[in-house]
Amino acid sequence: MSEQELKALRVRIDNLDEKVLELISERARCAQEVARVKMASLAEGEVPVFYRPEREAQVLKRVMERNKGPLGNEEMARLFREIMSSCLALEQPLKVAYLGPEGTFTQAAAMKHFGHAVISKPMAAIDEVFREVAAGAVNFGVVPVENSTEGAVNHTLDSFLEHDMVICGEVELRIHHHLLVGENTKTDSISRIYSHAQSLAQCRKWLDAHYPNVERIAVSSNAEAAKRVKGEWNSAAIAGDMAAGLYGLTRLAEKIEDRPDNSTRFLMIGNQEVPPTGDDKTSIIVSMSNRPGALHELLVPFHENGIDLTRIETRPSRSGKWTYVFFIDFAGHHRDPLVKSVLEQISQEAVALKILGSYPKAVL
Ligand SMILES: C=C(O[C@@H]1C=C(C(=O)O)C=C[C@H]1O)C(=O)O
Repeated sequence: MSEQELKALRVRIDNLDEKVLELISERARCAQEVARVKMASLAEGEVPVFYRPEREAQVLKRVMERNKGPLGNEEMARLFREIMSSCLALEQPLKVAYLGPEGTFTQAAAMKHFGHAVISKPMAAIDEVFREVAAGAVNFGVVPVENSTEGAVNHTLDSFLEHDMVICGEVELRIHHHLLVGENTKTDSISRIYSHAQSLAQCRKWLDAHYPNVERIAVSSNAEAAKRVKGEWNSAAIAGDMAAGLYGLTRLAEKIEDRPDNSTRFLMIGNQEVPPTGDDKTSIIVSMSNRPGALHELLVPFHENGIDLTRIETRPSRSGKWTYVFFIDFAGHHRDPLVKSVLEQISQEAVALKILGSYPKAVL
């Protein structure tokens, strides 16, 4: 390519950037207008709701449907995710608590869902995220709920039994783990590997094959593991890209998770009910009396009404020995007539039924 061609293309890009800039600014001014309209139409004592997850899901879907490339749908939606995040911040910057410290996958999930224009607050434990939301100190919380290799995150499920929370969104994140070392690590003398118990489990086979005799030490998070390694010469950490970057560690081995499709699903928790989008999911907790056929009775209405169950998890109920609660996720919104009638049928058989929330299926 000649210098001249290159120059001409750069002039074209500069001109396009000017147009993109003007259009983004116009969009941002529109969002400011939306905020004005929302404020003006408030009833007395009513608090304005600026963040509308159902609307955001629709915007992203529309972008993906209309995208003609060459950028991929996910890439394009990611750009729009950030534009919306900044526009919303003009209306009201969201405060989001997540399972910290900084550099965790939960933080990455929070950014993927809300974009980067939020005020984010790392919390030391899952239960603290719930408490922070319950106390009204933040608008939303982000917690991990299940991993495709290791299954349920029990701390999260149990926290739902203790707090009244509304689930308002979900996000899935591909989880890649690396073996990380610091500047001073003697890589041939590694005698301990730190990570979160879930991550150690997700890399069990790789560790058995490559570091069979090295002590594996479970710590409170991957980011905490990375932080410890920074100051030690004989240890390594298993953590992701964010933690590696944050603590200045280098990758001794990359993508060491046993399953290449290793993914974690995260939930956004808050106090805001989300209206239907037409492509939603609902999460409920049900407790049944301890009698033969109880689980069958619980599942039949879903089957008979053709409702797609996406997940069922059992946990001890905490209100009696050997009694259980079921966490169930299924396709649909609790305001859909079909879902409504299924929930009515279940509540006739159940000891207790609690709707945790209906929310748009993850778009990104
Ligand atoms: C602009 C609005 O407010 C917020 C910002 C959005 C956007 O930038 O597209 C979408 C939904 C809301 O979270 C709106 O409600 O339409």
